[in-house]
Amino acid sequence: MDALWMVSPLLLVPLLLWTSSTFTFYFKKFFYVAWMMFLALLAIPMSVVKSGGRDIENMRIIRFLVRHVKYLLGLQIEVSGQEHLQLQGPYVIISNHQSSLDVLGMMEILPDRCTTIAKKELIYAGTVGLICWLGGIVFINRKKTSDAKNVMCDAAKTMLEDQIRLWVFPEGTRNQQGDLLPFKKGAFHLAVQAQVPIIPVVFSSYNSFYHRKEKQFNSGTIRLKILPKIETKGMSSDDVSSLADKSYQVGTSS
Ligand SMILES: CCCCCCCC/C=C\CCCCCCCC(=O)SCCNC(=O)CCNC(=O)[C@H](O)C(C)(C)COP(=O)(O)OP(=O)(O)OC[C@H]1O[C@@H](n2cnc3c(N)ncnc32)[C@H](O)[C@@H]1OP(=O)(O)O
Ligand SMILES: CCCCCCCCCCCCCC(=O)OC[C@@H](O)COP(=O)(O)O
Repeated sequence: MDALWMVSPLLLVPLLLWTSSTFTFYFKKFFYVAWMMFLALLAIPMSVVKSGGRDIENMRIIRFLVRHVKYLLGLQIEVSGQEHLQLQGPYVIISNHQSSLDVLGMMEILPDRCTTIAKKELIYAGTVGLICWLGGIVFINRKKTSDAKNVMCDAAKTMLEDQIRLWVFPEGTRNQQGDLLPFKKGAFHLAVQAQVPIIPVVFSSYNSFYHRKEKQFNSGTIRLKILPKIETKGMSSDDVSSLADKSYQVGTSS
């Protein structure tokens, strides 16, 4: 009996941990990474069986496998402007980039035959790196910008030859401040070189449910706003700066 009295307060420890929001924060973050690694592990053989290797069609598998993850984290995703994605042929999607959670919103609206541009370090992220490669993600070396530009010039050609859509984060890095960093030019050169429209997508700030400093990761809603296309037909490299400025205005005002 005495022993039981000793033990029972100890049983409260996991309960207290469970209810502590700091614990929830770390648990959700750990769970997210671990679950994505596991899903990637499932997606790798599925992709190899379906396409035999690196192929944009594998993005369908990734999209399908990722769509339930929001529920596991207590998140809802609301999309507006879905009709703006109903375009034939290739285009460039640009969006703000807050954190790795962006993948959830991305997979919610990812059109067919659409992949993304990412920093090359992502390829070393274990199973996630491998599935990114299998999904046709275009890797760039941000430290060697001349290489990055060459890769993106090639991507402009491939987009047209293979009827591919590309999602680019024009800020070029993550930014959780709820505003937009200055845009880099790559996404706009890409769209102009391929003469395809740009579709801006705005992710709402995660600050309503996620606070890195305060260690809070609550339930919440991610709002995705798909905006009308911006045409680039007839533009040349001289127009890239004004196109980037215009897109930045559109992004900050919505
Ligand atoms: C079931 C599976 C479960 C697992 C789940 C896994 C799911 C996976 C699926 C999906 C997840 C994916 C999630 C990915 C998330 C990752 C996101 C990232 O990694 S974001 C970082 C990388 N992306 C970028 O950085 C792009 C944006 N950056 C650019 O476009 C830059 O422009 C860049 C890198 C090409 C060059 O950067 P600069 O730092 O040199 O800056 P600048 O000012 O743009 O360029 C300098 C000069 O070069 C010209 N320039 C730039 N690009 C050019 C080009 N293509 N052609 C000609 N000139 C160009 C510019 O006009 C500028 O010249 P003038 O100042 O105007 O004279
Ligand atoms: C050991 C690695 C574990 C990897 C677990 C991955 C779980 C989720 C997969 C999402 C991939 C999204 C990657 C991402 O969002 O990368 C960040 C870069 O865009 C920009 O980063 P930086 O701040 O500019 O370096």
